[in-house]
Amino acid sequence: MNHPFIDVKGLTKKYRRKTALKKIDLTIDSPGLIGLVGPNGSGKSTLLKTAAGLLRPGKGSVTILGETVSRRIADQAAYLAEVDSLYDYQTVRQAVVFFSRVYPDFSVEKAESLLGELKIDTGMKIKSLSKGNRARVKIAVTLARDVPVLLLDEPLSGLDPIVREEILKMIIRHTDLNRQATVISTHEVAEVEPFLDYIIFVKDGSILLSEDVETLRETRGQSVVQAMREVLS
Ligand SMILES: Nc1ncnc2c1ncn2[C@@H]1O[C@H](COP(=O)(O)OP(=O)(O)OP(=O)(O)O)[C@@H](O)[C@H]1O
Repeated sequence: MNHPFIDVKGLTKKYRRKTALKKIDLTIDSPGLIGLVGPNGSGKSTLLKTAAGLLRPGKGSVTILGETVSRRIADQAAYLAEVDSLYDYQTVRQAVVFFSRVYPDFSVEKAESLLGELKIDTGMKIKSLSKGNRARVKIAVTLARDVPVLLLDEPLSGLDPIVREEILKMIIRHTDLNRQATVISTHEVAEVEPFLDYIIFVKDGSILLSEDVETLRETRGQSVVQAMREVLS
């Protein structure tokens, strides 16, 4: 039996009194690039962190390829945090070795090739990297993992247009969109629209629309950006 890449059922997540996710249902059963879009505070990070096993669901369930998420799900899903996950005191090369020890599916060869493509000097200390290069290293070590699900929390946020374009191209070129489901949360919808297979709009902790992009264009006669303006307004 083929399990969905991601299956969320009745997921409610509260932080003290704030309900961040309200009874969310979502099934991602095809590979490809999935856009997760919504205003600030709509619950995107909470959804990704819960799918990555970093937050416990309050009520409901989240499975990845049929397995209930927990910290052990790390071998099925790679998570790129919005906040930095690199250690300042390491060199880029040491960070690569570190990740290869933490994740059995991590390919040092792929990481080195991606970093080479991005023209990163692997002898540099993480703390000496520019903001753009730090973001490049973050994406390279995430894409160097061979996992069915990638959860990328705002990988383009706060970066200049050149770095954003480069990172987006890396994601497209170096994820296997026929085999992996890659969720990317972003505010830069127009930028990612040409590459999206699936779109999820969230607002106030609820999913307002989740749809195959081709179906959305056919049934609504709208681009993703137009649909976003209508659905999220
Ligand atoms: N650790 C926390 N403690 C208390 N409330 C939190 C915490 N993390 C998130 N929240 C609240 O939960 C709601 C959803 O936050 P979340 O970060 O998931 O949204 P988001 O869509 O990722 O936002 P952004 O686009 O600004 O990153 C917000 O109201 C936020 O203030």
